[in-house]
Amino acid sequence: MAAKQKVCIIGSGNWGSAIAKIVGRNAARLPNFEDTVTMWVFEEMIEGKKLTEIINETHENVKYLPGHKLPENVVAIPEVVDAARDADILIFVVPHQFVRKICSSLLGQIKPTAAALSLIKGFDIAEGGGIDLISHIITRHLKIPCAVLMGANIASEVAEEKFCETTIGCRDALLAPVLRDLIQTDEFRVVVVDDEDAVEICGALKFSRIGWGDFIQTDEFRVVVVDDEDAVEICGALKTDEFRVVVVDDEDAVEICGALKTDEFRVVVVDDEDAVEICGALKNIVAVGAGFVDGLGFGDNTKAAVIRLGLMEMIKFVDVFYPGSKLSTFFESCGVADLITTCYGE
Ligand SMILES: NC(=O)c1ccc[n+]([C@@H]2O[C@H](COP(=O)([O-])OP(=O)(O)OC[C@H]3O[C@@H](n4cnc5c(N)ncnc54)[C@H](O)[C@@H]3O)[C@@H](O)[C@H]2O)c1
Ligand SMILES: O=P(O)(O)OC[C@H](O)CO
Repeated sequence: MAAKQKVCIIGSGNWGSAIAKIVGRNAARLPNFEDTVTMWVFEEMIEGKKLTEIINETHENVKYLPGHKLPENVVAIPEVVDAARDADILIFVVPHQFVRKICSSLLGQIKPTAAALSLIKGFDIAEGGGIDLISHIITRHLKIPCAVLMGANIASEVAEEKFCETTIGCRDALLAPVLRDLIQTDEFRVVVVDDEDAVEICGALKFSRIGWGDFIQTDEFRVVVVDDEDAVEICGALKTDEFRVVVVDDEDAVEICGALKTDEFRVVVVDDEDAVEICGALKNIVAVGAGFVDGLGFGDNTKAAVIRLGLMEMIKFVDVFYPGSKLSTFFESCGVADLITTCYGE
């Protein structure tokens, strides 16, 4: 029998604690994982007591996820090397600014065969300029592969076991089901979608490989027409100074998300790691724009336009800087759903 896999969660904030609930339960339930899940906790004093001690005694992260019990097999550890040393799967879930320092501490101290899964949203600044994906930083520093998990996943709602979906980006076909199983419970369901099972939902989009050459811009309003021949005529009729017309053709309908029905949580695994991760970072920029729209009292139509344009720019960004991604990835939870959640969430 293959050795059981040990899991370590690096981070214990709001999202780290919510995911610890799930991962702890799964590790205890599934035969291919070690029962004990270590969780690195950045030590803090809470009313004179160490947070690690509080978590290990009460099984509650009273600071970052109060009101939720963590499974008893989740063990809080204050030293990151102690938590991660024997782990086969390292789940990174800290604010992005701490990743490099954590990786420096872990260098040479972890199993060379370990694999990482990053739940961290955001970019870092690359040495020499430009941006660095967090998963790339982890891979480069620790010399291990790093998959990503992103989605419309507000931690408190996941902890409350309300239905939601998430997307795992993983290129390794052997690792993908292991990660999926680790995340799946009765409440937090995993669905792996391949192309055959994909369901047409937004089949009206095709950007000749995300090309934007067909923009015909006017002033404040946009019409998207998605049927070739009629499109020209319809555009001609609708286009005014207040309207913006975008023509896209519809030959290759885009495959969008899986239609596999489950309970409260859905995980879709795709092999588009970079695009998944970039969505998690860029949606926050669009959300700032959506917030401006709210603050300026411009109304829901304008906000919807900002969100749509923002999504298009996210797609364009990935196409330019990380070419080869699939358009369908943007219609997974990591893309459009997280964008909506972040732009409309309170
Ligand atoms: N909260 C959510 O709903 C949510 C959902 C999806 C993804 N995320 C992403 O997960 C990541 C973690 O977010 P979060 O909401 O769990 O964070 P959080 O704000 O709840 O917690 C911050 C964490 O940082 C730790 N910390 C503080 N100082 C530190 C230091 N010097 N070094 C290392 N750690 C330190 C704290 O102990 C705490 O565990 C982020 O990238 C976030 O974008 C969050
Ligand atoms: O605010 P962020 O970037 O941590 O993301 C929060 C989640 O995306 C909500 O879905």
